[in-house]
Amino acid sequence: MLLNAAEVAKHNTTSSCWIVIHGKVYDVTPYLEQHPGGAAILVKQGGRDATAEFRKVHSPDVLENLPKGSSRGELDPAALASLAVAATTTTAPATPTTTTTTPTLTSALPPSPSPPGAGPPHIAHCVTALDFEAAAARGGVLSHSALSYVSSSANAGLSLRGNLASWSRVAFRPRVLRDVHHASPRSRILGFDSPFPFYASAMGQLGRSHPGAEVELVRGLARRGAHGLVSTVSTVPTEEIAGALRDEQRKLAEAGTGKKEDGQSGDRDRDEAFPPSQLHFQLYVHRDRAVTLARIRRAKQAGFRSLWVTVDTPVLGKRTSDRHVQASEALELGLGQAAERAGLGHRTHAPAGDFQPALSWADLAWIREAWGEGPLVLKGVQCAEDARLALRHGCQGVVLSNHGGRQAHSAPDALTTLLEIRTYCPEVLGKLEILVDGGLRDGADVLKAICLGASAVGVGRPFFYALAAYGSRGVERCIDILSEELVNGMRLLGITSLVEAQPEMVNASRLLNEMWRPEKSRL
Ligand code: HEM
Ligand SMILES: Cc1cc2nc3c(=O)[nH]c(=O)nc-3n(C[C@H](O)[C@H](O)[C@H](O)COP(=O)(O)O)c2cc1C
Repeated sequence: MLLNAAEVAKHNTTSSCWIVIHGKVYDVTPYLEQHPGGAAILVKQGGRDATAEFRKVHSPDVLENLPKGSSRGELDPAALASLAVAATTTTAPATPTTTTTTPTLTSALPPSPSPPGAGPPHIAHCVTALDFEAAAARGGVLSHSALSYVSSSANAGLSLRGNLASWSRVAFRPRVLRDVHHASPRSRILGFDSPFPFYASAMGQLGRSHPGAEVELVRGLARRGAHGLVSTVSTVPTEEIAGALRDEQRKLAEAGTGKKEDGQSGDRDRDEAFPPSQLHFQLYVHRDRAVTLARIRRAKQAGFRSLWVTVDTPVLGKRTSDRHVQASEALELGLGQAAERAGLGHRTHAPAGDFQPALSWADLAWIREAWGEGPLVLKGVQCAEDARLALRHGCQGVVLSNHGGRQAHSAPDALTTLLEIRTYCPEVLGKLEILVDGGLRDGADVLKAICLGASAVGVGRPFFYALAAYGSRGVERCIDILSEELVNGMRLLGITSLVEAQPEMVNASRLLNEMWRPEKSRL
């Protein structure tokens, strides 16, 4: 059925809410209370074309969550312009929030001479990974709700603070008088060459960072040969993300690149061709097994190298600042009850099904079977016992991670978990690839994890901010900053290859002192 603009525009309240997405009209009234992003954000789009806002957050697949019979027909194409929605507000709500920004570490980005809304400062001002956060927070680059989404941490923020602080609690023990003229951070991640032992970790909804979303991120990664972990809840369909990598790699091959554009530091290694980027797929296990199997099949067909099952998310953590935003949005629309429910994590109880609270070790068998050949990794392991179980269940790797401090309250940071593994189940080292993530903001710190037995470190938020402020150029610059710090750190530590990074090159006593110890030997 073809609907006209006047008909659609009438449905803009909680009792009748229609929205237009990609030219199709949906009646979302029965879905309002179930929407994990809150009712208010949908009511705001009521009677309008919500395509642009929808695309920032969701891939088209998400529409399958709507109850059957939600479609009301198609919008007369001539009516589209009249239903266009004003861009998301960038102003902060009156409610105080805990949105901004990274605690304990700060950027030294100079104060912006430009007024708010004038865009980020020149990219040259970004000289540490932290600077991207300051750049994206400035000049109206990100909406208030997007800033809240990326900086959000669980509960009172202790896990995120712990992550950020943990890196400073391990010190180096540098060796001197060694020839460190040529240092190479070349490494391998799950059997694939990588120019350096860090990768872009999974982040959902990158459309909230940049209109090009995951495609733009992947272009930046490809130009530096960096690995990336692609989220189940990406904005762009899985196949398009894999296609973007292939396109960019083709362009690089045609241009005869695969090299860094500049050899700023004069390092031989920076001028050499780098290995191609590889993409890995992060899996959220949906309650409906058929949905999960379809996700795995698509990732496999699209050529993703390995499957990383996120296991720290049986339910969504308490994302405090997101709740503030949702409550404010609902209040703006006079939806008092929805606002109160948002504060209590209404969406956590939504039957969206994206997280499977009953996921167990036994499920790894069918996940492995569906994935077939190729590494299977558990993302979100937080103690030595579970690392040992991962090995027993045939996994090739684990990511020691607390989801960037967004899930459990007072969760252990990855370095402490790594020390736990070294202490209580060292037999897994060498059999299980150990990756770590959370709070890494300095490339030199990557070395601490490598010395302690990790093979690579995942980096999250800095890439979201870099993408928001500068698109794929920001991604490249963020990689360059981290790798320059890493190579510099290697030389100052007295090593020229990562094989030389050994436990005795770091002092981790402070973390070891506080590491968990069994009351009786149970491990
Ligand atoms: C009408 C069809 C829609 C459906 C079926 C839908 C479904 C969902 C689902 C399943 C989630 C959970 C996380 C995920 O899977 O990504 C979610 C979260 C969310 N949605 Fe929607 N959504 C719809 C429309 C929209 C629109 C139009 C907007 C924006 C204007 C929006 C904004 C959000 C936000 C902000 C979140 C929360 C993300 C987070 O903080 O984790 N959604 N939605
Ligand atoms: C905005 C954002 C979205 C994220 N989305 C996902 C996701 O979809 N799947 C997942 O397994 N982890 C997700 N994570 C966790 C990251 O993969 C990673 O574990 C974490 O961000 C590392 O911490 P860092 O941001 O301090 O570097 C997300 C993190 C952020 C900040």
